[in-house]
Amino acid sequence: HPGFYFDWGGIGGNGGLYSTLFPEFYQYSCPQLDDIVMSVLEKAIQREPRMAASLVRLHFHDCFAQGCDASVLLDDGAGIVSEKRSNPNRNSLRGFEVIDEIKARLEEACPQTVSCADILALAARGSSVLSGGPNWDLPLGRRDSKTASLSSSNNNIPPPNSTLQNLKTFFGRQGLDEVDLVALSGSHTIGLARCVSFKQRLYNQNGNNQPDEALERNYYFSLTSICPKSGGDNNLSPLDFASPAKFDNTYFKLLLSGKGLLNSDQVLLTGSGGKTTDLVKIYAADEGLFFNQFEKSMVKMGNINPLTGYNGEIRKNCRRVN
Ligand code: HEM
Ligand SMILES: [Ca+2]
Repeated sequence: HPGFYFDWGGIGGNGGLYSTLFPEFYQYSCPQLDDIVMSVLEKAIQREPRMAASLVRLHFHDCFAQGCDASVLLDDGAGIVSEKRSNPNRNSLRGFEVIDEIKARLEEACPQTVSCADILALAARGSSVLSGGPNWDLPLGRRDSKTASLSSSNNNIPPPNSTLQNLKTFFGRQGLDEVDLVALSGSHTIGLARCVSFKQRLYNQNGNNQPDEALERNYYFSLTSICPKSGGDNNLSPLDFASPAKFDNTYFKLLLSGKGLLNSDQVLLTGSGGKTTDLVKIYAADEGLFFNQFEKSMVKMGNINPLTGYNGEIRKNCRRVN
């Protein structure tokens, strides 16, 4: 009966017949994996709490460009134009040194075994846990790409001034729906953004030299002092100013009072379409429901187009192909 095979396909915890990722992938080949990842993360996040946010974002920017294949980690080199130069990544994406450190420790303990793509997924999960967020069973077994795609990074990662319709289109292209969109945007419960990422909302939201009317007034004034009309592009502001280092549901509560930092945050509540508005309210009211969906949506995002089997390679150094 074919149903039998479909059931087997679920061994990865998600995803049916063609899902070959599964949580125990390194159980015998690298039993120290979790301990090594967590010990490097603990130090890095203790040193700088923001690093947790940066590592969650790194996994996202990898998965949305050419799939979860560590393409984002490749530096410029023979035949490689690094994704680090793309508009969403340039002067913004960070955490590469922490990934390097995890990889170096793993190469000592279990040489040429653990992929950089899996390290990104593990670092994202560990960063959630160490910031007070949820933990989940993480399917593993991704392999690393031999290529990068600057154009995929430029074209598939949504910009911060996106409308709700744009956001749904970007996520839909990756097989993610509006439930995933709202839950994953909840990552903005931690971390910071540059002034240039939200300046348009403060000074010229609709080409009329006026601020976004969805912005609460006092919040708007405090943002203008961090982010002047001209200059200051690299000044930083928390995405969730109430608890920027704690993974919680405050992000959604702030959206309800007009205190979302990015346009792409606020439109989850205000954009027309209904469903995302309801989800923001639900997650603001119930952190448990948010955490539950976040776990599922992170697994789903982590399953975007992985390389498995004989495809790709296990890089020795995450910054270059072997
Ligand atoms: C829904 C569409 C999204 C848009 C438009 C967006 C946009 C942005 C922007 C513009 C920044 C600030 C970058 C800077 O100014 O340097 C940012 C930061 C961040 N994003 Fe997103 N993002 C989105 C979804 C996501 C998703 C799905 C995740 C993770 C699953 C994520 C995780 C983060 C984190 C953790 C930060 C803070 C990073 C840090 O402090 O280093 N974002 N995002
Ligand atoms: Ca990628």
